[in-house]
Amino acid sequence: MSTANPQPLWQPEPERIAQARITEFQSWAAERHGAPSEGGYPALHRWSVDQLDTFWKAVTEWFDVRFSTPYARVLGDRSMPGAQWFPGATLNYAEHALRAATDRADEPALLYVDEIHEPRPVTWSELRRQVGSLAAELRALGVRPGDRVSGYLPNIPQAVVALLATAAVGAVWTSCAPDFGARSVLDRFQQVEPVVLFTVDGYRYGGKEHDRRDVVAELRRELPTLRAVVHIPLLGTEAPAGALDWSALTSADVEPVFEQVPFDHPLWVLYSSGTTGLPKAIVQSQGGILVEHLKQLGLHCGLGPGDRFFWYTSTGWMMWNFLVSGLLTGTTIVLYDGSPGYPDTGAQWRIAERTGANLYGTSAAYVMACRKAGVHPSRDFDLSRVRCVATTGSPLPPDGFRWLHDEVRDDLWIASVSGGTDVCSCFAGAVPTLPVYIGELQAPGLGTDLQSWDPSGKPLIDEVGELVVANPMPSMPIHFWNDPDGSRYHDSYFDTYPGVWRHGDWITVTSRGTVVIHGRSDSTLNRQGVRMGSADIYEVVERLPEIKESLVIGIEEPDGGYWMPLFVHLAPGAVLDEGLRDRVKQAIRQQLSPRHVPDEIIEVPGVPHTLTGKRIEVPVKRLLQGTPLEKAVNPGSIDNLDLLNFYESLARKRR
Ligand SMILES: CC(=O)CC(=O)O
Repeated sequence: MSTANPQPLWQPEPERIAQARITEFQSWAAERHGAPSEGGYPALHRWSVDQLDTFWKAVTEWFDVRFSTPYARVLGDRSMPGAQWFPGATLNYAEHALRAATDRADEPALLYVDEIHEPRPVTWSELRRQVGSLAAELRALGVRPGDRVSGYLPNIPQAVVALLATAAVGAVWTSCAPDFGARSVLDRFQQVEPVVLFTVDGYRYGGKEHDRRDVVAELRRELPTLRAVVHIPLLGTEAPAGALDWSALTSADVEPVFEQVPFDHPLWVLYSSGTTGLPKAIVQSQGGILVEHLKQLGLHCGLGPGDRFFWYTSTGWMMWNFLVSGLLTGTTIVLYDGSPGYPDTGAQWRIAERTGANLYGTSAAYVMACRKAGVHPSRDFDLSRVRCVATTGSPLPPDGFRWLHDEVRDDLWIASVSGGTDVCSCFAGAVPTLPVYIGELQAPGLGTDLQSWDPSGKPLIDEVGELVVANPMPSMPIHFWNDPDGSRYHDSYFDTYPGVWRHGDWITVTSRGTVVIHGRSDSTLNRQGVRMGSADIYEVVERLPEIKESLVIGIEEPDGGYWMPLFVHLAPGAVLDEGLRDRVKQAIRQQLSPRHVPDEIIEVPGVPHTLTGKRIEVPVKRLLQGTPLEKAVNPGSIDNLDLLNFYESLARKRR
């Protein structure tokens, strides 16, 4: 938590400030667009929010966004939800991602690393050629703008090619990582009804091969809209009957044709699991992602041609999409397909060293795991090219800041960033020209009116409140899939403060302009950066005859850990012995993913609900975090108040 006048852990040198791309942007925007030339980042930020239209116009000019049809205005309607960005304009995201192929054809666009940790390059010209070939094949298969194309793929070059080819056609990309079980994938893909599925036969993780051909067969059976399945033989198997071969589709020497689509044309569907129902299928636009990611990656992360950008992620997390967007800035992106800690906990540092990463991003949980395991990054690896280590997934605890500072370099820029799938970006985080304070994000992002609000909508400074964004951002969802009246979209962000985005995180905006994130204000599970819906877990667990009902919560712990207990109310006669515990874990691991497996399974006398029958996850979470019973719940809204005594006494025992 912030104190009034702490010392910064890191302060950028004046030359570094002067040379930062964001400083160049500010001077240019001051000349051309009336941005403040003095006052550094805080003044630029204020201007970007007050003059939202001018700011975004400046971003498109600075990054030379190619509008094939000009826009009529920057912001048509600015109400939320439903803001209209750059009405009238047409463009293509993939065209921008492949622009560096013209000048830097033989330099690497991608560096692919597997668990052997030897980077293999894919040049800009090769990437562009493969995208051209695949886009032509997709068109030949009848894929049209707006059709959905899905990937069940690890973080490999083929996934990037497939995304860019899909966007080149104007189709809509969506992906799941291959450690997702069939049910999790179907809960996502069945909503969007893809016409093409790109899939591997399996993947390698932690030194082992994981054959996924049975899951792929199930996906093919359960996705009747598929017109084509493309097989990528990562484990070297033959394409199954009726599937197309990846190499045949990507072998032609064809210039890509980039469909020119409206600014708000859908680019991809990302998923975010809530507490009830299917995961939210969040649709973001080609233009919205293009400009938001140019801003984030080019200004906040300071990336550009000649840089190398590594973020440890999987295709099931929005950070993968964010990583791919590194290409927009002409940066080489590093794709690592493997376990974060194989063959040893230091694996990611070795990859950062071998790929010459300038910006290395990871989860706060990985940093804390390295600290615990006694990893010494700068003793064991040459990290002289890493200028920034960025973290997300959960707030980086103060000990994580100190550890990075002590164990990597004392002039290291540490950027703890926070945003979400919902905007596929950051609300607050990296600013290369500002100091870093322990436990704090440097500042809200440009063009982002980030505030902390009390329940009545009063802005708070130096006090915990709800994270709100009071102006529209271009990467906010254009809609949710299958939400024709927009009610699910509205209820997800706009039902607390009409017309203002409420994200569901507790934050403090400090009087120094920094931001502290305290965790989720709702009950979404967020384990090591992976958001999980409790509903998915209930569905699997409660299929077991021994389980009558269950409740799962996740608790952010002061040391940066995350405790995810699963409470089970057993059916009459059932006993929670080792056998049953194993069956529960096995079912979750197979049908969802290893990340969904709880830390503990605890028998409870019952699950409390609201009077409308909803399990009360947030109050139970609060009780376990130490909130007194009378403050954690509204007694009038609970079906069986006595049950809460059990959870309260468990909380006491844990303290
Ligand atoms: C940028 C982020 O906020 C990533 C995440 O935690 O989902």
